[in-house]
Amino acid sequence: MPAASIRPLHPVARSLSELAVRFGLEEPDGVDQVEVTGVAISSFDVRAGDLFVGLCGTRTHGAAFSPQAVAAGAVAVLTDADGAKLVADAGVTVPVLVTDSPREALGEVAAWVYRTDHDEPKLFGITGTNGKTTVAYLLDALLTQLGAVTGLSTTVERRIGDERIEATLTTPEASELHALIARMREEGVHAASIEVSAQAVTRHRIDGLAFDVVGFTNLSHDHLDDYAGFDDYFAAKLALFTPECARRGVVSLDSRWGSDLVENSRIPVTTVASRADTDADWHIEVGPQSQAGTEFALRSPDGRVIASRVPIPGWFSGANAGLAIVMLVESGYDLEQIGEVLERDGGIDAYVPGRLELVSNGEGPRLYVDYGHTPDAFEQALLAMRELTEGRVIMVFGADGDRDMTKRPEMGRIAASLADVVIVTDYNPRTEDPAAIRRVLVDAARATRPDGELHEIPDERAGIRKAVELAQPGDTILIAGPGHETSTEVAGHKLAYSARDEARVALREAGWQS
Ligand SMILES: CC(=O)N[C@H]1[C@@H](OP(=O)(O)OP(=O)(O)OC[C@H]2O[C@@H](n3ccc(=O)[nH]c3=O)[C@H](O)[C@@H]2O)O[C@H](CO)[C@@H](O)[C@@H]1O[C@H](C)C(=O)N[C@@H](C)C(=O)N[C@H](CCC(=O)O)C(=O)O
Ligand SMILES: Nc1ncnc2c1ncn2[C@@H]1O[C@H](COP(=O)(O)OP(=O)(O)OP(=O)(O)O)[C@@H](O)[C@H]1O
Repeated sequence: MPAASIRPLHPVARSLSELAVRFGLEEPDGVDQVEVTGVAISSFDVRAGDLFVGLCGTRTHGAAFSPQAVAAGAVAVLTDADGAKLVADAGVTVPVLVTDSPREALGEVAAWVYRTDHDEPKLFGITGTNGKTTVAYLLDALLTQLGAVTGLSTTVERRIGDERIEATLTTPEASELHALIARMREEGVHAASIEVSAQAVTRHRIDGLAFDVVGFTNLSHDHLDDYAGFDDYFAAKLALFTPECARRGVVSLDSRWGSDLVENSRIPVTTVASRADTDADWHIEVGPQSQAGTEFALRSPDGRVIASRVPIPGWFSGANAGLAIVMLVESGYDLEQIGEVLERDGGIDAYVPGRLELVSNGEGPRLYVDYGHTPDAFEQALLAMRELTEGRVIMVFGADGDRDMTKRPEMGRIAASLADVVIVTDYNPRTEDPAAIRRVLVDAARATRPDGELHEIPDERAGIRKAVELAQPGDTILIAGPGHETSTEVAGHKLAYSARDEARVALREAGWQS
């Protein structure tokens, strides 16, 4: 059963009749006395007083669950014509509003019901193939360092001040997102950082929100199961850079898609680049990295420089930090003030769970757990590991099931070309045959380096133990894929599994840490 979403504690009711008028919907009988206090798209998430929105999904029509929704307290249903028939057939008697596309109406309706069409909190949206979660956490940390009460919505978690809520999707459905923001307003949140997936834009999950500043990290191979090709995938990201969604944008020119975004953006954008030869408004010079983090210097268009540190290795961490700072400046924060708090605190005070997270703490090999699951993320993480490692880089990885298969050969190729030892294991196969996934990765790795050291170890716990057994002090183990995750899905069943916990146990068993 899906987890219930977070809701405002003190919703102010809206009249259903007014809702119908506002959205140009025909008013059914019985609409007059009805008031709604919330919006739900899942029968499992309904609270008393909700408008239940019956969406036509990929597996079922939500309207078929209106009896359960009404039993849970829904006072009205909004759905399409097919849904209305399902509701009538089920003998449900609450008022039913009908619209052509309930999904397209959902965001604006939720914004109106929850009254989130106001300026507070300030909203930051981050999109791109890699780095969204990281930039969201960096923004959150910087805002906190600047004294703001913050909200966060990422793949890892939703957060309101100090309260943490489990996340399922990267970007919540519109009804959940507006409820979350309404609750943030109640809690006095000044600014919220929201990770925006391409799917969220395509599926109208961010409708009804007005971002103050949106940021673009990069675009590379991922999600080509959801999109017909790179152009379609890019178009989904581009749609965030429109006046309907956001006021201003900050675009990284580090991937080739950045300049296309600038050219096609319909909102004013500022550019940032970490290569000196790129013509951008802001430049980030990424300095030395250590296992504790990366130094960077950010130069503004008028030549002012902030030099600081981000506690994650890799050149891209410097690039992510620069992007986050420029987003803050674009939203109205003062660059000098940001520089002062960074000086005061010795850098960005962030902990980003499972993003090149150093799990080892002893004298033995270093072990990082990462969420990278794209060819580009593999390449960037491995290059960072190489730079930090005197000995061998041992990489443990798999590819998750029921997601873009076309990226797998490239992941195998990159792992074999940049790691000294490759351990192919299972990672979240979902409903796919894990052996078939491993086969593609192993074949690509073998074709790239026929004489390279490669182990195929289906069980992920055994794969981690093998890496620990092979490693010596001076070596680095990179476990790529699971990041912060605490479960894996095998043959459609969710099982508890944390790579970070397994790695700690394996290091302890090997005597490398207490
Ligand atoms: C393809 C896709 O986006 N699917 C999403 C969609 O599922 P669906 O269309 O299959 O829904 P369905 O099961 O047919 O149900 C239809 C409706 O009936 C309702 N229902 C269903 C059963 C029931 O008992 N009661 C009930 O009310 C459902 O809540 C839904 O509103 O609506 C569901 C409810 O919100 C989502 O959980 C589901 O996301 C699935 C899990 C998913 O994996 N989505 C991925 C593609 C995704 O969105 N990923 C992005 C990117 C991540 C990244 O960057 O890597 C993300 O933002 O997470
Ligand atoms: N700017 C970047 N460029 C390339 N790779 C990056 C960048 N930032 C992070 N990465 C790599 O991508 C991995 C995932 O980072 P992060 O979770 O921040 O991305 P994401 O866009 O949120 O991913 P997802 O959409 O899958 O949640 C990191 O662990 C790191 O290996």
